[in-house]
Amino acid sequence: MTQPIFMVGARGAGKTTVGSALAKTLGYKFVDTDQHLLRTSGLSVADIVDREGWEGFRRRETEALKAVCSPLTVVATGGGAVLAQENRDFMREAGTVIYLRSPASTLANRLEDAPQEDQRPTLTGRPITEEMMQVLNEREALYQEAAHHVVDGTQDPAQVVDSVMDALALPMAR
Ligand SMILES: Nc1ncnc2c1ncn2[C@@H]1O[C@H](COP(=O)(O)OP(=O)(O)O)[C@@H](O)[C@H]1O
Ligand SMILES: O=C(O)C1=C[C@@H](OP(=O)(O)O)[C@@H](O)[C@H](O)C1
Ligand SMILES: [Mg+2]
Repeated sequence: MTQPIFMVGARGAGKTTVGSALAKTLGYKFVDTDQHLLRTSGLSVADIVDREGWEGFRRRETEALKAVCSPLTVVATGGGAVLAQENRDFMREAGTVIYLRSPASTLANRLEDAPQEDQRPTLTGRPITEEMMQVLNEREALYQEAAHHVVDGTQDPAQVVDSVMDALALPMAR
């Protein structure tokens, strides 16, 4: 299998952390769409949202997703990449999509420990636990729709990598 592997899930799900470790395990390249945007434009997510609003960021994110897609690559997407039907269809057709799933409380704890404000300007203006509950309510069905495999993301990163490797060995779940 040489097709790219796309990591999807909410903020704090571990897409960047687990995706990078997974790439090492597989001997694949690793790319992150937000890091690609920073590298190619010099702008962080917060910079782009300040200048162009979320609409501008989402447009750039769709372009980034296509630009980084190549064989033998693990792609960490941003948490909102699944919002566009175009992105969900693109990922499902171009490769294998893994949803790293964790409850809102786990996500909120991780984000409180490492807020990375340049990377994660507020989505709702609400406190972080409420924000993550709202985000999962709005997006859970989209993560599920995009994913070929849903993987429990609550364990430590090395264990999550093992679970993804197990899932990749299975026939496409959906
Ligand atoms: N499986 C995990 N267990 C514990 N902490 C994790 C795990 N995955 C990620 N983290 C931590 O959570 C924070 C967000 O991880 P990150 O990989 O940036 O998530 P995402 O890219 O999905 O937003 C980081 O501080 C990271 O170290
Ligand atoms: O959930 C979201 O809408 C977003 C998640 C972020 O990526 P991570 O999921 O890697 O934090 C980043 O793309 C941007 O702040 C929007
Ligand atoms: Mg990330």
